[in-house]
Amino acid sequence: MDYSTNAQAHLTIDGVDAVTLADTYGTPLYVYDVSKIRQTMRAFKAIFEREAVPYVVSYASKAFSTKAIYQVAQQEGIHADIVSGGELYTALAAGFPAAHLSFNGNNKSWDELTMAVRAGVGTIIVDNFLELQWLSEIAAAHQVQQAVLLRISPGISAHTHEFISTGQQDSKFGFDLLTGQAKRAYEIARLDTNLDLRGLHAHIGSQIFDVTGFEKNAALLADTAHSWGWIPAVINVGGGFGIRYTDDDTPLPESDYAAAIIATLKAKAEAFAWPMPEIWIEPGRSIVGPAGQTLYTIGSRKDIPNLRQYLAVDGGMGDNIRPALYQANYDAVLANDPNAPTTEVVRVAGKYCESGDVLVWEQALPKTKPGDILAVQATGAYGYAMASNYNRNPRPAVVFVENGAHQLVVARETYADIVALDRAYDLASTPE
Ligand SMILES: Cc1ncc(COP(=O)(O)O)c(C=O)c1O
Ligand SMILES: N[C@@H](CCCC[NH3+])C(=O)O
Repeated sequence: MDYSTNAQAHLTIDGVDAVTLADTYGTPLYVYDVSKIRQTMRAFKAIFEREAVPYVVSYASKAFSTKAIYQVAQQEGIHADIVSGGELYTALAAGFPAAHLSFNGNNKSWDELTMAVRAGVGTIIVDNFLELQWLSEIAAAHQVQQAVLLRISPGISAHTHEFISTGQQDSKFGFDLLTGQAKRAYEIARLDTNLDLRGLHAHIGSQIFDVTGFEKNAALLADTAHSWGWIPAVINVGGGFGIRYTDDDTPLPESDYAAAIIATLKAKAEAFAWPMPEIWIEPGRSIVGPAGQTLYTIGSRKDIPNLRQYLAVDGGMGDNIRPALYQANYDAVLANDPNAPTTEVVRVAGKYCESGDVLVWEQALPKTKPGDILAVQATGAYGYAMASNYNRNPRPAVVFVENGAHQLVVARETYADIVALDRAYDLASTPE
């Protein structure tokens, strides 16, 4: 792979020197190439426009939820999906239009549903019978008719890590189709005047490369509605489009996944003599993953002759839990000279007190020295979003880069931030 560099041979990100970014903002540092994010958002929209079908591209913001990304999504005219009160709060704080939000989740609380109804969240994707009842009561109390989709558990096993596969029957998400729960939910929702039942939703999993699962899912949702004698206004097939982390990953262009879904639903609409339903997709990873990278400063190393070389950096599982959680793999480059010939293979480890605290299992690199900057690629999805304060390490800052300019969009946490919510244990007030 050939990386963009400048006259100093430093890695550049959308025209900005990565080493300068590390010097300016410190490390670890998440850096996003905003031009790339916009390109992907536009590519998803373009395929629906070309096929002239009604659609909604809804960014699954769990992949990376910050005010700045909701602003970019809004500028690009796409919707956003949220899965918690916290994501809703962030989107609203960014000025994102509530009507363009959808709300997923298998255990939304009464308070979260109330917050969503009050804010005017466009669509709530109802996951279970308790939610169906609560939402009806909340909508009635607020005198609104809430637009909803029903999330179906489609019984489709996608080809991906079992922890990120969600479509199989044995899943906590959605109304089970095979045992008739989905149909019962449909019958309840369609008769409930507090709810405006608009369609069906199913999501089969994440980091999927092959179009057949998406085709099957789209077909199954259409067949299901048809078997109930219902013409849905919306078919939402979720997200899950795979991205390239390393050479082992061979994703299709995002337009191929969308094209396959569109073709499937066009054929179903024709066969059932339906008006074309609005097709919704919820890409998360594919929008922000490839556009993000994490910069680290290289520190100590440990060479175990005839076994392994460990190269440690100043971050780790607190800013990227994915290798520890899913055995996920990444590519890393030396930001000081990304195209230099490689001379050794190392395991890039973090600074956390866990043996499993690895960022890259096996990485070919040129000779490095302490203080050099390492750029781990494609960390834009589920990196910052899943970051923690484990070992009381502050979470890194996030910088957006676009056309040669850079801007801080999330400040680095400080030690004071970490202790800010702690309260001293007042022994004097402890009962005997
Ligand atoms: C309901 C739903 N929609 C969308 C997504 C986004 O998936 P991805 O980030 O793989 O595109 C997820 C996460 O897997 C999800 O659970
Ligand atoms: N967080 C996971 C994917 C789960 C997607 C959310 N339903 C990952 O990093 O791959």
